[in-house]
Amino acid sequence: MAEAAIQSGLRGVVAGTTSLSSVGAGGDNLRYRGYDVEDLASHAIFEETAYLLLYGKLPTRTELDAYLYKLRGMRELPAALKDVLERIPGDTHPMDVLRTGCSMLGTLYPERSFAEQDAVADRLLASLPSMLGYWYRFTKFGERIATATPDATIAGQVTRLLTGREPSEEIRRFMEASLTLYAEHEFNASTFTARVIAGTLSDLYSCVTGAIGALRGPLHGGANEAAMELIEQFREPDEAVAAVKAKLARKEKVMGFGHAVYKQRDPRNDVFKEWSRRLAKGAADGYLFPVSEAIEQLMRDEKRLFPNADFYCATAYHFAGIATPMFTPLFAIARVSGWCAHIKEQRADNKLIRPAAEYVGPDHVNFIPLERR
Ligand SMILES: CC(=O)SCCNC(=O)CCNC(=O)[C@H](O)C(C)(C)COP(=O)(O)OP(=O)(O)OC[C@H]1O[C@@H](n2cnc3c(N)ncnc32)[C@H](O)[C@@H]1OP(=O)(O)O
Ligand SMILES: O=C([O-])CC(=O)C(=O)O
Repeated sequence: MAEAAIQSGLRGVVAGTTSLSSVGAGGDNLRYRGYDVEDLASHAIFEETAYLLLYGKLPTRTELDAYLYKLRGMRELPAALKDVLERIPGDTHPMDVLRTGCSMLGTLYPERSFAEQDAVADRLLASLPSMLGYWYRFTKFGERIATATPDATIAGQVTRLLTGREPSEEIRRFMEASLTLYAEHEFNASTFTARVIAGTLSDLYSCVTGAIGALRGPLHGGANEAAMELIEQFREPDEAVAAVKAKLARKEKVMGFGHAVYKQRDPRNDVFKEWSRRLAKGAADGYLFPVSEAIEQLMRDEKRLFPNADFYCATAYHFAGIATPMFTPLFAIARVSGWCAHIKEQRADNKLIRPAAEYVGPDHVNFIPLERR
């Protein structure tokens, strides 16, 4: 049925309004509250973008300084949360660590009323990088680290926690850009999950815990890790082309390509690609950049598909010294700003989200008693 096919996956269905971002307006651009994402990624730090999303305007110098100070003050984790993190096995995927950590934090600092929503959002913004870093360094190196690092921003802090050293200015700048690019994207799957949970008037931690679960999948945020796992198999562009051709022949998806909304290009990808090209220059395995370009060209030629934000982000994070399983958690650390802004927006004009389903099961059947089945 033509109509049902159009609505498959709710593609193109307008499910509500938002003033947080516009995706694909004017063809292929992305704006946060009207600001081009490229401008924010070039000129702003991540906390400026988070403030814009959560509080409705770009902060002044004084407001930004106060916000940075406030977030820095929440970087240490409560002892009970560190205890839980230490019990999570070392081979757990770090997205599961964030999901558990977020849920645990909600038991220690519960949101008792919606009047506390800004405080909870800020606490989550400040705590997720610390949870990831604390668990990583404890399980991998047996260290019980102080998560309140001297870094001024989340980008600096999380990079230091994940790489074990102070980031260079170039890498810190890249991390600011990456978090900014990942911060918000309208009614994507994880944000919609958060809004569905918010629509029941549940607490903010439940909304974000659900959103982390939705982001984890390879068709959404998990695609950046899957893209890296593909790219790093090759040293030569020709090898990559042959292997990806074979993948397409088997009708397999190539993660990091295609998009549910953009039809020509994902504007975030251009920024990630330039960072990947730049950071490849100082990397021992910089050959992965031409490998990525060969895959990009092949996907255009064979499938008319373009890279989305997750494709060049993968090699850019890799060249920045970040381990692959940390890619999607970094996406979550950024997107928590957008999720919380959407939760606030949903609550401000709430209606329970409850679509209808067309029943396609058997018609009425008579009950058969257990002994006669
Ligand atoms: C930040 C983000 O979350 S961006 C998205 C990250 N996800 C990925 O990169 C996963 C790979 N990409 C995909 O699965 C899809 O492109 C999606 C889910 C992102 C978008 O989905 P849609 O635009 O609705 O496309 P859909 O999945 O229905 O595919 C349409 C056709 O293109 C093909 N296609 C779409 N993406 C890809 C891909 N990455 N590799 C190979 N083929 C693809 C499909 O197989 C399908 O072909 P068919 O019509 O012959 O069956
Ligand atoms: O909008 C989407 O469907 C996925 C996406 O790019 C994002 O969440 O950043």
